[in-house]
This record gives sequence, structure tokens and C-alpha cells, in this order.
Amino acid sequence: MPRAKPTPEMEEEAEEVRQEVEGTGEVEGVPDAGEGGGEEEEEKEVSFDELGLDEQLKRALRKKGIAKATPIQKEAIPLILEGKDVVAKAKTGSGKTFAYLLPLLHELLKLSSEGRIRKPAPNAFILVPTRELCQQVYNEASSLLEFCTSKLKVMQVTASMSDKDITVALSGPPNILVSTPACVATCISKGIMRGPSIKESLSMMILDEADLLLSYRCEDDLKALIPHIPRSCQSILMSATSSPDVDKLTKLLLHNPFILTLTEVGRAKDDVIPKNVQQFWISCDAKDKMLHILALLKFELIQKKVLIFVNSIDAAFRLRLFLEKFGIRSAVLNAELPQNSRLHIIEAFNARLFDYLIATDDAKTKEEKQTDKENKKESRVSRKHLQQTLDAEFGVVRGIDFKNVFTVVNFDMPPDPAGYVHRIGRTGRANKTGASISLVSAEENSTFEEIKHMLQEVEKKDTDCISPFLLLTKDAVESLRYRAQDVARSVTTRDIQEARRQDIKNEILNSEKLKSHFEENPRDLDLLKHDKLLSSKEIPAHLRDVPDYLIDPKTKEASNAVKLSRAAMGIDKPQRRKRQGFKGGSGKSRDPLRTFSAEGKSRRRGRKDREGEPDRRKKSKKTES
Ligand SMILES: Nc1ncnc2c1ncn2[C@@H]1O[C@H](COP(=O)(O)OP(=O)(O)OP(=O)(O)O)[C@@H](O)[C@H]1O
Repeated sequence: MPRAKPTPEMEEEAEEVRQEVEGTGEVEGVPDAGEGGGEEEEEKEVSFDELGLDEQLKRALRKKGIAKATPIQKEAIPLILEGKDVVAKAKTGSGKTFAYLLPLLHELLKLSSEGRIRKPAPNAFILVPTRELCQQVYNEASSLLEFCTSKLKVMQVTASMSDKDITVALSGPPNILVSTPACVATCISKGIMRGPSIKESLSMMILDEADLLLSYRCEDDLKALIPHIPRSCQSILMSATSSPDVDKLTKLLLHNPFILTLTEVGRAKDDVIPKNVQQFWISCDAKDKMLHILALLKFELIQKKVLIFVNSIDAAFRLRLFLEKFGIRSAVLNAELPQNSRLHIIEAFNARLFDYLIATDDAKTKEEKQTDKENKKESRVSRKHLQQTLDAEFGVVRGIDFKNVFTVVNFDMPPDPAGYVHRIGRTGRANKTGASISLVSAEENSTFEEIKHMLQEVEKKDTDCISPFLLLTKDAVESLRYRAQDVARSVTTRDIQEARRQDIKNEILNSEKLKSHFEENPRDLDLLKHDKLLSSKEIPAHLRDVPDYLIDPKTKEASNAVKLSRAAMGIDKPQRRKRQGFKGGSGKSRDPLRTFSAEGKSRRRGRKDREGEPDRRKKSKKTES
């Protein structure tokens, strides 16, 4: 695809995005990349022992196998321990959560040991834009506190909880509250938390994914909070991308903060996209995207696990149904699912119970729904339906710490460069290797050019940061064209709507049973199989398997190379059968989820028979030859 010359508007926008992503801030006491040694100077590794953290926290980190601080932790932790307000902007997956959790817990452990903890309300707020992040931050804080003798208590509270549950959760009250600005503002307006008590107890407030907080329309909620925040409260603001919103929040909540930006964190120049992530793109017609992703997955040309981003829930289910007809199972993460189903899908994916997760960014869905809502203002049913279907706190891209995602695929291009940064940030986390592949149609070329331009500007490179993906040959794509076109046509809008309904029904059913089950068996976390087949039809052999004669030598060679690199990285096969969290026995008798598979008896019998029979592929090859 010829590279379009950047227009003046693009130049201007790229400059804006560069400013956003790199930020421009004064930093006292932190040498910027320009001073002293050049950028090529190696980043000096710092262990947590050198950061003056409480011994119990260091022990917790050792147990997690974490010894060295990341650049953002090395710079931010001492500043926060000094009591400074800090705005930290560092790339995705760089350890921002621990960068604020560790000094926060250190301070509270110190206050607790000196008997100086004031109790009428939480001592710290950690405010995040989405429920998924609430759960993630809550888990990280709890895992650190497990190793601390002190009785510090952390709780999470989200809008999905009843007033009664929230009141119970806040009784005590917890030392640390993880929540969303909307939920905290509601607790105050309902009197569940009292302003004067907050003013007396709050010593630290953290805003994580700060730039997103305002785009979730949290500004009013944050403004409602400000009168109750004592001047003595230390405020920390974290984000991977910046935006005018972050500057607005900084002025709104912080007093004379330290600004740590990407390039000023340590000496080594920090990248917007981690260096260990290789970025590729494939130019293809919008109507051939299914064909291309089928070829990538069927010929195993990309490393599993794969996180596939699409821009709408319908597109997610269309892709899931399409892939399923070729025997490729996947799950869909979307805003319509109950919260604990979404969390279980993330946990199941992280536990490698399935390899392909199709995720929808909420932005477009939110806008679509918002437009629907505005258009159907008068109809109460639609508003109620919209409220039920779209969880306003849902976010799948930002900050979710997906484990071991090796490839992120932009099936649809993200709406803007910041969205691209956050999507790619789901791979290559904690310095692991990763890759991204973007399927770019002609209609998406301008967005793609903006993204490439932004990356070049920020990385200060004159070569493209995103390379053409050469492993997928035209022959390989054409070898699947007719099958793919037939199957794509067979996936009707009705199928998609039916699949969405069935998926929600299954998940709600599972969610209710799950909730009661896990309340009794908190440890017994059997992760839902979210990649259940949606269609009950048998997968015909000619779709499930690609006959050898169809695969050209170059594709075979490329596929073997990917398999070899997988073996070299020591990635074992996904544990499809291994149940997490079950102790002893077959686990079958104790597995409450086995009782309500959505596939019903006939399907189970069918699958059982299938499991018993010899491998059909061998049989089909024999008949073919
Ligand atoms: N010092 C460290 N050494 C190794 N791994 C770390 C370290 N600190 C954090 N991690 C791990 O790195 C992963 C990413 O951390 P985290 O989610 O805090 O990144 P982040 O910067 O918040 O990413 P995002 O911008 O997507 O929110 C987590 O799995 C975390 O456990």
C-alpha cells in the first residue's frame, strides 16, 4: 500500500499525540535523558532492597519472583515515599501498579506499626475507570498484604454491588478502598461514606489510568469528591498515555506535582510500545479480513495466545462463529456480559484454558449505544435495555494485565493512536516478547498512517515501526478463499443475534451459579470454559482440517518456524483439561460447572462419542488418497 505523504493536519496531530504520549513536564531531581550520559547509557538496575521498602513487602516481592524495580518504579517509589504528589506516565506493562501500591502499603504499614492509623474512613483511595481494573488492583494489593502481619484491610467496591453490600464492605472501614470515582461519589451522596470522616482519615489518593477516568465521564464525580479531600492528602496520578484530560486532572487534584514522563524516567529512552514487541501489518480488503485471520490461525503463523480486537460486539460474534466452523474455538469479552463472567473470562484466558480471545473496545460500542440512547430518548424500554446491556464501567483494553499474550491482532483498527498503544500494550508485558498484527483495509489507511506517524515521531525514527508481515503468502491466503467465503456467507445476522443471546444466557446462568458456588468455595476457582461451541452442528472435516496438499512449502516452513520458536520459549501446550484450584480426586464430582454445560446432554454425548473414536483426520486422509 503506497505510503501517503503526511498532511499538515497529520503533522499537527502527530505533534499533539507526541506531546500527549511523551508529555512535557518539569522534573526536579530526576536527570532527564539529555543530561550527563547519552540515552545509550545502560539503565542501572535497582533492587527493591535499595528503595527502603518495608521488609514484609520485599518478602512478598521475592515470593512473586520479582527482584528488580522497573524504571517507573525506581523513579516513582522514592518520590512517593518522600510524600510528593506525582504524575507518572510510563508505557503499558511497565509496572505502574506496584509503583504506587508498594509505597502506599509501606506508608500504611508504618502508620499501623506506630498506632497512627485514623479509622473513621479509608486511609487511601485507589480510583480506576473500570470494574475489571478494580478487581485487578484489589488482587495485587491483597497478594502483597498476604505476606504482611499487620491487619491492613483492602476492599473493592463497584456499582454492581447493592447499597447493603457496599455498606458491609465499608464497615470497619478498610484501610484501602479500590473503586471507581462514580461509585465513591455515590457512596458519599448516599451517606454510606461521610465527607468529614474522609477528611479526617484520607492520607493518599491514587488515580490509575488517569486519562481514561475523564473519558468515562468521571469529571463530575471527581469534582464531587474534591471538597472531602484534605489538603494534606498525597495524590498520585498514573497513566500510560497522556492527554489534555490528564493535565486537567493534575490541575484539579494535585498541588505542585512531580511529573515523571516516558522520556524522563531514567536514562534509557522509554518507548511508547515496548521494544520487545514486534509490530506488523497486512493490507487487505475489509471483506477479506476473515480470510486473512483464518489463514494466520489455521496455518499457525502467529504465536498463541492471541488477543483479537474488533470494534463492535456483532463483529466479535461474527468472527467467533466463523472461526468455530473451522474448529478454532474462542471466547468473546464484551460489555454485555455480567461482571463476574468478564472477570472469569480474563482469568480463564490467563490460565490458558483457551488460546483465542476476541475483545471489543468499549469506545465505539459506547458511542453506538450512546447514539441509540439519544435517538430513542422517549422510549423507556430502550434506555433500560441500554443500561442493562452496556456496563458503563467496562473496559477491556486499559490496564488489564493479560498474562502471556504473545500476539495482539487488530482485526479492526483502533479508533486512534492512543487506542493502538493500549491494545498493543496487552502483549510484551513485564519485558516479555510479543507481537502485533494489524489488518489494514483501504478505509482504515488514514488511521494506520496516523498511528505510524505518531510512532515515528515519538520513537524519533525515520523508518516505519510497523513492518509488513511476510510469513503469510498470497498462495496461502488464496488456498482458503473459497472455503472461507462459503462459511462467511453462512454466518447470518440472525446467527449472530442468536449467538449473542445464547452467550449472555449461558453466562448469566453460569454467573448466578458461579457466584453462589464461589461464595462457598472461594478457593475452588474452576474457571468457566468460555469457549463453548455456540453452534450445535458437527464441524465437517474439510473445514476443520487443511489437507496437506493445500499448504504451500513456504507456509509450511513459516508454520514450523513459529512452532520451533514456541518450543524454544518453553511454552507448554495450553492446559485445556487441567483444572485449576481443584484439590485431589477427579474433580469431576466436585465440579459444579460440569452440571450446567450450555451444550446440553445430546452435545455432551456427541462430544463423548467423538472423544472415543479414532482420529478422523487420519481416516479422512486415507479416504482422500
Ligand atoms: N519489577 C517488576 N519486575 C517484573 N515484573 C513486574 C515488576 N513490576 C510489575 N511486574 C509485572 O508486570 C506486569 C505489568 O504490570 P502492571 O499491570 O502494573 O503494568 P502497567 O504499567 O500498569 O500496565 P498498563 O499500562 O497496561 O496498566 C504485571 O504482571 C506485574 O506483576
